[in-house]
Amino acid sequence: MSAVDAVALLSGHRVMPVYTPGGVDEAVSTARALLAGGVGAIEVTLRTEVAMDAIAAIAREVPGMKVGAGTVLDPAQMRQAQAAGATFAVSPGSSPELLRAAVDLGIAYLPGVATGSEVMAALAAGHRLLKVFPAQAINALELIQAWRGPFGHARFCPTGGIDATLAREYLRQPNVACLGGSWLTPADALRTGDWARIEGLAREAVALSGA
Ligand SMILES: O=C(O)C(=O)C[C@H](O)[C@H](O)COP(=O)(O)O
Repeated sequence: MSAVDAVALLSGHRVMPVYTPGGVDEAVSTARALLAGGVGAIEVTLRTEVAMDAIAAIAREVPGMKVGAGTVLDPAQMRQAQAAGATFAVSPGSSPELLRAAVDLGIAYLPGVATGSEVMAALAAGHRLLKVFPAQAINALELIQAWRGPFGHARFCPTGGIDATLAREYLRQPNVACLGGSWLTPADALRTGDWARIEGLAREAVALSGA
């Protein structure tokens, strides 16, 4: 069995909002606003109690939005997220169990990497779209440039501390397939239900990725 190709699944989705859901209705409205702004893939973190329900609601009610689960820390969460409707899973790091579970379950997987050894472990397990986390803290821009030589086949999705300004720089790298960030779903906009603002942020992000 081989790994599902996350590069193909997320092709064309270059900026991925990392969203921590506060409620199911909020999640659906957020996903709709992002999609209206042209963003077609979202990583929902499993940091809140409602996260699995939020994933299920987006999968059910927002056709056209690819929904993935973030903060996946063990295979049970990966299985649960897939059952809820997630078509991809993302982790801040990785483990041999997770690298294997993704292949067994047939779910696209972005393991988190911060070192060459972690890149090698992920590639050996068949995963080639790798979340570089926490990007800004580990100078991921230079790291990703340096990894072009030895890991030519790998594609990266830097996440952590990236905003719209930094995004432009990262997206210029030929081995950066996508990047993640929470700046598209600001807490105050979620609190006040300012979906127009989220749609606007999505639109700006899409424009960035074409730049
Ligand atoms: O929850 C997870 O699984 C994570 O890995 C953390 C997120 O990717 C970062 O929290 C992104 O957030 P910003 O740095 O605000 O863009």
